[in-house]
Amino acid sequence: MKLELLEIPDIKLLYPKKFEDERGFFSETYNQKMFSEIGIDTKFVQDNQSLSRKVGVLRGLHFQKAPFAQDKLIRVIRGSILDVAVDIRVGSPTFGKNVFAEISSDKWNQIFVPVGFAHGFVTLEPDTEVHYKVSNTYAPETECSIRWDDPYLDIDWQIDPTKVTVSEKDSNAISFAEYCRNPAF
Ligand SMILES: Cc1cn([C@H]2C[C@H](O)[C@@H](COP(=O)(O)OP(=O)(O)O[C@H]3O[C@@H](C)C(=O)[C@@H](O)[C@H]3O)O2)c(=O)[nH]c1=O
Repeated sequence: MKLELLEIPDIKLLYPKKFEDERGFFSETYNQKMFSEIGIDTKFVQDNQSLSRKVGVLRGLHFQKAPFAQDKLIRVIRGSILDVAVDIRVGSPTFGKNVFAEISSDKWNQIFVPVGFAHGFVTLEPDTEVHYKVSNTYAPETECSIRWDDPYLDIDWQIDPTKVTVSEKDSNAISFAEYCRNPAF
């Protein structure tokens, strides 16, 4: 498995090996020992999958607060996304900064986003299916969404902002300034 660190090195890009033959391919998409060797000792307890039908479906920026904060390991089964992680750890030298990466079924890559980051993605292809592992179970009372188009965060989603589709929850998300008044990390 190849490892690539992004500008914020806590965010890791992983490329699991893919063995292709005339039948198709085989790949270990998660292997606890291999992940541990590259410093990811997370115990994952839940797997999630979502389908987004259109290009420009934007989900985020999400996180759960303690005691249900989550590490996430995200991959794409079909299609492609631009995946974004925002550092929301007060006191971190990269507080408020974001990193992004294209994750796709063609690239066969994964992104690891630990506790302390708000996470989101936008679909780059129709019928994109995202699969991710999380280290804590869903706890809606601890869920929080920060605005994807927050002017302070100034995220380059690489898509026409008038063409995105967001959930009602995400269109009512809090601003980053509001998060800063009552931070979770
Ligand atoms: C996240 C989640 C949602 N749900 C339910 C609640 C709701 O009725 C329905 C859809 O939920 P949402 O609108 O929150 O789904 P979505 O907007 O896809 O939320 C996801 O976005 C990405 C960016 C993340 O990082 C994830 O952790 C998660 O927050 O699914 C669960 O049952 N378990 C879960 O773990």
